[in-house]
Amino acid sequence: MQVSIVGATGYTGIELVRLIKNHPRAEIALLTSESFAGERIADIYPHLIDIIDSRCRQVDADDIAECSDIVFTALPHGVSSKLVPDLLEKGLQVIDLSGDYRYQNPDIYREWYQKHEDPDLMARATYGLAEIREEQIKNSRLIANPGCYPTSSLIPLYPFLAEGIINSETEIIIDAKSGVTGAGRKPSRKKHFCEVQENFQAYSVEGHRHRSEIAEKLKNWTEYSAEITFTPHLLPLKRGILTTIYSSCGQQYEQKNLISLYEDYYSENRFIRILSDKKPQLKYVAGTNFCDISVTRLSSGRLKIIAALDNLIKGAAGQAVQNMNLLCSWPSELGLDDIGLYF
Ligand SMILES: NC(=O)C1=CN([C@@H]2O[C@H](COP(=O)(O)OP(=O)(O)OC[C@H]3O[C@@H](n4cnc5c(N)ncnc54)[C@H](OP(=O)(O)O)[C@@H]3O)[C@@H](O)[C@H]2O)C=CC1
Ligand SMILES: CC(=O)N[C@@H](CCC(=O)OP(=O)(O)O)C(=O)O
Repeated sequence: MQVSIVGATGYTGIELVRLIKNHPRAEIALLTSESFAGERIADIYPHLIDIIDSRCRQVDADDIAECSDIVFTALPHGVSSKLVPDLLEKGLQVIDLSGDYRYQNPDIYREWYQKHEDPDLMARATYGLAEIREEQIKNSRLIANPGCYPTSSLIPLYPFLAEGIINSETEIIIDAKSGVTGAGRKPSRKKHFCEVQENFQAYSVEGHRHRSEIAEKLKNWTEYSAEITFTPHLLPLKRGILTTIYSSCGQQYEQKNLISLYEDYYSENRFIRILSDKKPQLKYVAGTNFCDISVTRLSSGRLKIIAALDNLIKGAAGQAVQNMNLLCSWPSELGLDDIGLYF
């Protein structure tokens, strides 16, 4: 399978380059960059010297179509949606990592991003949360890869809402912490070493676009209708998202029922690990496509759910490759089975 990566020089793009290079059934066809067109990817990322010889190209839908079967668009929001319709028209399958095709409702996209150029196409895209939308993904031509914070929230929440363990009228509080690669490679003051190192801060406290993504999916899939409070934080680390979710369940559900429900729900899913005697840590998932989950039920019925994932892998490039595997009817773990680096 010939695979092109548009936006290969970004943080998620370069993770895609690594994953596709190591994938047993996919090959890199073409890489693009806006600022480094004409340059070797190994000059921009010298860890690729003597491994990948390709030069980056300007984005051109005809060039991409000529040599590719599948395209990953790892571009900023608003840039993807200018290119994706052309790629689809040329018969390609597209997995888009931006927020441009994640919503069903164009009004929500407009509120948090901008007016959408093609709301019909957005409505036809498949939300690529692989564990929950597997059948839809297999038959899709355009996959909207989920946001990193929504991935770390929806995977643990969905089974409890779908099974009525968390009632559709019960408040959910999501407290999420991300490493700095979550904000991409483009420099900004927020990402300066001196601003981040030995610091820890909440941001977008008044509202963050990922709350709307989480809320839309929970409402559409489970009819959840209560309040979701979401606060993201910036960790002084490069990778990883640790999300703590607070809610409550009925008195009839004991700790062991909750663990069993998760284990049953995700028994066929290689990348979801339910931890029963440990709590998720970023170290356990760094460099992997795993999402680790624990649940703790307090005697009051309050729930504390903890999820950890690598934002660049399960939160972006790894989930995108998992989606490619589903599209191609390959085993979902193909090319994603590496053990992470613990130190
Ligand atoms: N970082 C993360 O953890 C996650 C990111 N995402 C989403 O994935 C997408 C990519 O993110 P990330 O890799 O972090 O972003 P980066 O800022 O690191 O990279 C963006 C890429 O897009 C290219 N690009 C930027 N503007 C244009 C343009 N106008 N035309 C063509 N190419 C352009 C850049 O090229 P160059 O710099 O070479 O000019 C670069 O290759 C975003 O939509 C992001 O929100 C989703 C989940 C997690
Ligand atoms: C740490 C940090 O800044 N994270 C980013 C979210 C990650 C991201 O890239 O957003 P999408 O998944 O929607 O593409 C942010 O809060 O804007």
